[in-house]
Amino acid sequence: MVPHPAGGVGMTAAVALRGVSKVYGRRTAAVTALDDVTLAFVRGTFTAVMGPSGSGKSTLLQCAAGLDRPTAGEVFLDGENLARLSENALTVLRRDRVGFVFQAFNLVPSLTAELNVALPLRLAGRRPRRREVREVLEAVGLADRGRRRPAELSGGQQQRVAIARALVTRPSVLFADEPTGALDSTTGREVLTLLRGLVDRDGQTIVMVTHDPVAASHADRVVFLADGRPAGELRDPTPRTVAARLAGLEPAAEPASRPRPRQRP
Ligand SMILES: Nc1ncnc2c1ncn2[C@@H]1O[C@H](COP(=O)(O)OP(=O)(O)OP(=O)(O)O)[C@@H](O)[C@H]1O
Repeated sequence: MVPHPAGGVGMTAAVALRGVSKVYGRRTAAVTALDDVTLAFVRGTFTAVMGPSGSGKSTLLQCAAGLDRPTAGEVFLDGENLARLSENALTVLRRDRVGFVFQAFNLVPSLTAELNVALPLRLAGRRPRRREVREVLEAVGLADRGRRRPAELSGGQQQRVAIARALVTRPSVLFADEPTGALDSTTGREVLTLLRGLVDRDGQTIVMVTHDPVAASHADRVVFLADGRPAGELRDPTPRTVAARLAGLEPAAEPASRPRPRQRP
């Protein structure tokens, strides 16, 4: 296990990044999406990642989840250095130890909720037990919707199915990239309450990218990024404290052009 960089007795990281950089493209076309990022996500906590557009949030998630390899630096998941894993081992780790939820629910339209949830187990070559699928659907409040297809569910319910599908392998970390981006504010809040409950009740570790200060306020901690680098963090965030901090990171808006004084005839 990797000690939390900030120290603290018994604080262990589910995921830790050490000196992680990610450069896309080459030479004159190179874009540095992450620049020497060292961060840890403590087990059993809910972290929101925020920052201006293009600050590297999604890239951070992709690298932390082993979906993409950093150009430099190391990522540890449950203390395991991902750089040391072969492509096959990394595929297995992604399948078994990492859950991912996106803004688009990405459910298979022809399959029922139960079958969508069972999919990661089938892909792992396992025969899913009905009970484990039911349990995870119950955990997201959809025990009675298992036989429905995605089109027969609301947007919030579809995102719950996607969350259940991400949880069915009992991953060490659930990564969520704008999970409420496609939902109205009431439904979004229900999904965030669900995520909060997974942390509080089951000790799930969650790392969520969001643009929304209200969504971020459900987390224990908000990590800010600017230009691919960590730009401070907030603990016990509120929508107001998050919005204020975020405003300080956004590029200054163009000054509004002043109205010209009227020419008198
Ligand atoms: N596959 C890629 N190829 C080239 N450049 C990329 C690629 N993916 C991301 N980038 C660039 O890397 C930088 C960081 O992108 P990233 O998507 O991580 O930012 P973000 O903070 O998630 O942005 P947003 O809030 O707009 O979704 C941006 O400048 C982006 O254009």
